[in-house]
Amino acid sequence: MESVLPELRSMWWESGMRARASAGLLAVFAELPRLVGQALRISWRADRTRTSVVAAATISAGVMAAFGLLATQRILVELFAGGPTPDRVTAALPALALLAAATALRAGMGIATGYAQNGLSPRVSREVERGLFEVSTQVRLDAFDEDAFADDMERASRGTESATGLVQGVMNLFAGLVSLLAVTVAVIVIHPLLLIALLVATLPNAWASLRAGHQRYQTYTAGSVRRRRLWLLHRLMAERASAPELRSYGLRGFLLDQYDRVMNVETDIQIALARKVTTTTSVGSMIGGLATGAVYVLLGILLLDGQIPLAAAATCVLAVQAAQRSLTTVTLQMDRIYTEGQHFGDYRGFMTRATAYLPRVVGGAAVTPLEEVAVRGVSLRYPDRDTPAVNDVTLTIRAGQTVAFVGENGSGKTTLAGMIAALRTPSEGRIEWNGRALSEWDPDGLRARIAVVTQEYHKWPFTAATNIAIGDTETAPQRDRIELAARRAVAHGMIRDLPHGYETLLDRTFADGQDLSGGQWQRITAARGFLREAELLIMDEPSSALDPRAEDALFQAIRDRQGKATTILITHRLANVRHADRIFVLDHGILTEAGTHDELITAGGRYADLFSLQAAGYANRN
Ligand SMILES: Nc1ncnc2c1ncn2[C@@H]1O[C@H](COP(=O)(O)OP(=O)(O)OP(=O)(O)O)[C@@H](O)[C@H]1O
Repeated sequence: MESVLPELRSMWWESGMRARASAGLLAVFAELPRLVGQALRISWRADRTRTSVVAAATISAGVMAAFGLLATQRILVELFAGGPTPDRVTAALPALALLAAATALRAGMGIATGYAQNGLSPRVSREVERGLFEVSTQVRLDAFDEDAFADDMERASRGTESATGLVQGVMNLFAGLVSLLAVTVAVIVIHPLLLIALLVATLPNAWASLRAGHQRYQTYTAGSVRRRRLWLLHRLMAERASAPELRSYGLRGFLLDQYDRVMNVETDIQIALARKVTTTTSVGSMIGGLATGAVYVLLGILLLDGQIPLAAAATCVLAVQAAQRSLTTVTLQMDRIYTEGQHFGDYRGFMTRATAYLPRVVGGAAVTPLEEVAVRGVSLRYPDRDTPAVNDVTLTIRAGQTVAFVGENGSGKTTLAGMIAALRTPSEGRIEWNGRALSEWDPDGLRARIAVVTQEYHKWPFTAATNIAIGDTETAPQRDRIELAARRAVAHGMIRDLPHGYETLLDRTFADGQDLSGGQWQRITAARGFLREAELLIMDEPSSALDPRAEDALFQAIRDRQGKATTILITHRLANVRHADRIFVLDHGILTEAGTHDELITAGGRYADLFSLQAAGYANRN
């Protein structure tokens, strides 16, 4: 097989890194104030007490650091003074006590900051994540038809994780800046000339580490295509979903070969980049080393010249070391804030854009029991599709009827049913419930009266009982109702045979979890639809995976509703729609035929063709 994986779309989780790699240092500085402001606002909203504790403790720790340096200088002055050693030590004792106190207090503040930050992170995370889920569970279904929306939401999820990183980054940056400031103040107090030494020692280092950070991000993004392909290959070779076909088609060699190609490709670029980064970091370290050397020379000159005392020079060496440490923190945190800030920007952007997709309803009339559903000149066009999926359809369904939508694949049956269930909004025309547009009724009231069993049902990772009970979350789950629904959907016996019966967890990813066959899952989803005894039940391909006996029993249960409740049935097994009160035939989104089975057979149209084709399949066994 001669094939190389095409490039995947760029991944949302890399956008922050990419932004940082292409941003110049000035851009990073320019964006910092806005990002810091955002971080402080989220932190304050999530937990005011802890935010205040972190701020107060960080400032106090900085003040203690300055005191510590001043005390150190005092100690050195006393120790370097003339006179017998015991006297000098005794003279240094008060300053020593002050240093011990400042160090202990600083450590205490560090502990307080640690505790407060640890408590703050989960709260920030919760605040941001909850906001996202509130929106993501509320947006209209058609939002998911937009390609950009799903991508946008994925990026926003990454953004929620970044919120804690952003807040932590800002707090660490703050701590770094405070201690840098403390060192500067202490140095100026000891001797103003020492400030020059401090600047010489720290500025080149700061530049070098910001540049090195930039290169690190560039290296990362240069490898991103390779990583994306590896990520895909990893999933294909290690996940459960692809495991059966991987074996049955013998894809092992093919995939391993793809892996080797991906691993080999781009190696040259990686090596070239690695060289570049090594050069920069080496130059950075050289500049840093030279600067530190220059400081010592400068201190020596000042000492010899009698400008500063020995104690001050020694303290300056300590101060330079402390300042360099703080500066490393500051530059690292600036990179981090910028990167996380881009992801958090995705989150904020999504939250703003998503408001356009929130349901527009305000209130709505209390829903009256179903008398009639009328579809009037309804069309729906999916984004980026030339032809409408449903094209100017008009039909009426009366309460108590069982109607069927039939037609070939892609003829618009599911789309039409989705609009009747108020899950999708027509692009043109309107759908009425008892003579009033769906949008004018209370949406919760409508939802309570309509049950939908979808073709692409979801396997919820809950127990069998819960998988049925979620068909009606308004009432407390009652075992007898669940069992009754399961019996109607021919699921009761099969659930009883599971290791823990109704309490069996239906997800293999959990300990003791079980998986079901396609047909067994379909029975469970049908039971979910029956549970609520909805006035309008929409069943989209409810029997495609059922064995003949289960299928027959399910359609018997659907027929039992006839005359009592309304059912819309979508199925390709035309034998099952013979009893429907009305059959609507769709072709390329257009309603082409409508009538009872007998009427449509007599008319000899598309339905009659499809029906006789299927019937012939059963009749001619050879
Ligand atoms: N979310 C979507 N985005 C874009 N196009 C879609 C989407 N869902 C369906 N379509 C397109 O709309 C048309 C109608 O699809 P629909 O699912 O309503 O058909 P159907 O009659 O239910 O088909 P089937 O018998 O295969 O279930 C098809 O051409 C399909 O490709």
